[in-house]
Amino acid sequence: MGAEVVIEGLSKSFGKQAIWRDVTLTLPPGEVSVMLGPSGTGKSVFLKSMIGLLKPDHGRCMVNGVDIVTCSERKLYDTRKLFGVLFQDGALFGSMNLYDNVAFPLREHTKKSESEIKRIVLEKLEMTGLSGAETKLPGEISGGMRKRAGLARALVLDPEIILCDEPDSGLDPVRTAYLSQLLIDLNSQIDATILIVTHNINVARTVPDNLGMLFRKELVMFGPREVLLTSDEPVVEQFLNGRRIGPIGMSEEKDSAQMAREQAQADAGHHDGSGEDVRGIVPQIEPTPGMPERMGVRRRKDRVMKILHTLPPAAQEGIIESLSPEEQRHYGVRPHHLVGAGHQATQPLPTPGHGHQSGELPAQQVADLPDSGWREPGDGPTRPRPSGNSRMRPPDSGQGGS
Ligand SMILES: Nc1ncnc2c1ncn2[C@@H]1O[C@H](COP(=O)(O)OP(=O)(O)OP(=O)(O)O)[C@@H](O)[C@H]1O
Repeated sequence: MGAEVVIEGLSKSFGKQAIWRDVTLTLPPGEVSVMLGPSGTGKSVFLKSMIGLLKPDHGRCMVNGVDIVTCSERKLYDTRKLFGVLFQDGALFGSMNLYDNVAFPLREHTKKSESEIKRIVLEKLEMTGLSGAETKLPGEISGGMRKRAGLARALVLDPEIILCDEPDSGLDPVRTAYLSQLLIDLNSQIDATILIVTHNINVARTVPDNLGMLFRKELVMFGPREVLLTSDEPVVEQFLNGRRIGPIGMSEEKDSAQMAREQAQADAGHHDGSGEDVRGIVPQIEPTPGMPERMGVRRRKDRVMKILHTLPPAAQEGIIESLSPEEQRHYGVRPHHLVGAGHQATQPLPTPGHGHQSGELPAQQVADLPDSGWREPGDGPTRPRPSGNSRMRPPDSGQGGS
């Protein structure tokens, strides 16, 4: 199983320019997460901070008990080996063929024999659909192949955590769909924790288990995908719909005068080219038939059901509807039966640093679940939940959004 990454109060600035402040989130082990954000909000800086290529000003980034921010160079070197990173441009060496590019980390960081290296390289090239392209130079292959070669190289040290910086950049929608499928298949095969940074709406809607968004130097939200996909927080809604109308402008922030001007234009009938409202939960990409079941999905169900009562009603509803009837019985939930579902799903989520965890609502906005009894699948009579309480237990960790 992949490693958990716990980030607490992480802040980064360059000189006087604050990039983001007080970012707190947990990447659950073996789950796939996506971090969204408009251009320039510091998504790449976030990834580089996670692997110690950049040093944050404050906060912690804990991986297997090691704080990347404050640990020694030696520990950092060792901990980095847990990460496989797919950089935006693939970061391949132009003068090396694909075989040597993919073999590079093995030759640099291990004492493996060339025959062992060959076995691993050919296996990873096959996993990424590049068998037969070993002798090609990066300049002789397409952008999609370069991405896959970058991914193959990221995999050779058997990473527990895979970071992907805009894996879709420069790819057409079809190649992006193939790459998305590849990431899910990889996750099913190696159960690694994956974080993808992107501004591709389709990737955000269909790939991850968890979604987050950086905006205005803050982590706006981070939590189960259903929370962001059903959110009507203006910045999230605008971003997921790719609309001009909303708080995000060309230079990230808009002033209220510009917002009012654009709204007036829209009210007067000006069409900005954006399509229908795409708010809502769409099916998540599943592993290709024949691939192993994703263990992260199974673990996530238990994890999310524990924090279900802290989520907005629309997200709760989506999560419950995604369960099979057997699972609904197992967790003691039923569609359209949220006590407190009269709360509006439109309440903005609290922002971090304001006394709540990201993705968690204040107690008075929390929907209570019906005490319909907790049963094992196939169990006969109803028996009480382990907690013996009509409310599900609060999150057992203090980590935002996990
Ligand atoms: N090494 C650096 N020194 C100074 N400023 C930097 C450095 N690296 C990044 N920045 C600044 O940090 C900000 C965030 O950059 P970053 O590349 O992380 O954004 P991003 O969200 O990944 O953008 P995009 O989606 O366009 O790739 C930018 O203003 C950038 O100029």
